[in-house]
Amino acid sequence: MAALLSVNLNAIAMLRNRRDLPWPSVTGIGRIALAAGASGLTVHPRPDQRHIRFSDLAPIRELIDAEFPHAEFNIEGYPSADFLELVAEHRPEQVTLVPDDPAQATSDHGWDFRAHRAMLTDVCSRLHDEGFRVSLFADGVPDREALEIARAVGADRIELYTGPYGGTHADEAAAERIAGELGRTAEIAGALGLGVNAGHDLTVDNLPRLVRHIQALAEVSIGHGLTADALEYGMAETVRRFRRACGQTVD
Ligand SMILES: CC(=O)[C@@H](O)[C@H](O)COP(=O)(O)O
Ligand SMILES: NCC(=O)COP(=O)(O)O
Repeated sequence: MAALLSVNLNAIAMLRNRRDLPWPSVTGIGRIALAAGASGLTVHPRPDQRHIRFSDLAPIRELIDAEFPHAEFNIEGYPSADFLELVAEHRPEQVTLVPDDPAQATSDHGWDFRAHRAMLTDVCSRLHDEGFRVSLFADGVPDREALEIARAVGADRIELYTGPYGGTHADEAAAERIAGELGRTAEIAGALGLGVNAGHDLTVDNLPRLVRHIQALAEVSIGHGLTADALEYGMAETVRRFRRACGQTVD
């Protein structure tokens, strides 16, 4: 099975923000990614707007609606009141809830579903009322009980946090072990009716193993490694390389 690829634009926005100038253009690069066959665009607007700015969201929504109506907009973040307002305004196809602290450099863990059950139930219900698919960034390798709670709070999907997997790039045995654990978790999640996404520190090299272990991987969202490759190969060619690594057939 092939996974869909959503291109995370945070790293492009971070490069743009080095100067008070509009390039590289977040929507311009997003357009190249979608034209090369990415299935969607992901943004993770952090409260300090150090990467994606809140003002980036409307043009990305417009780009998708006007030129790529089958693509998906995925907005990630901590469900603060401000975040939920942004989501309501820019109407993504998918909202991925992440337990980030504003001081974090990047996401380094997912939800403990047991500890945040009440809050997640409330937020998932609100997001469903507004018509959004909800994915919950999952901590570690969740066990069956944690996955049952994720389902019970109303998640449509979970996103497996692949930071520890990405960190094994020099260690084949560790990579195989973690991919196997994630694969078994994904199977349980699927049996409970949860879709499975994955993300963080994925690369063109580590994706094929993950795709092999997670039969029903719906989508991967990738920013850092993909942007690094785009400097070398260009965005369009990079998207094609990552799509192949996702198991997609690419002309
Ligand atoms: C939720 C997640 O996994 C992150 O990878 C995130 O979207 C990346 O965010 P930054 O690019 O801001 O580090
Ligand atoms: N959800 C993960 C994501 O969007 C991108 O993470 P990374 O590839 O920038 O580590």
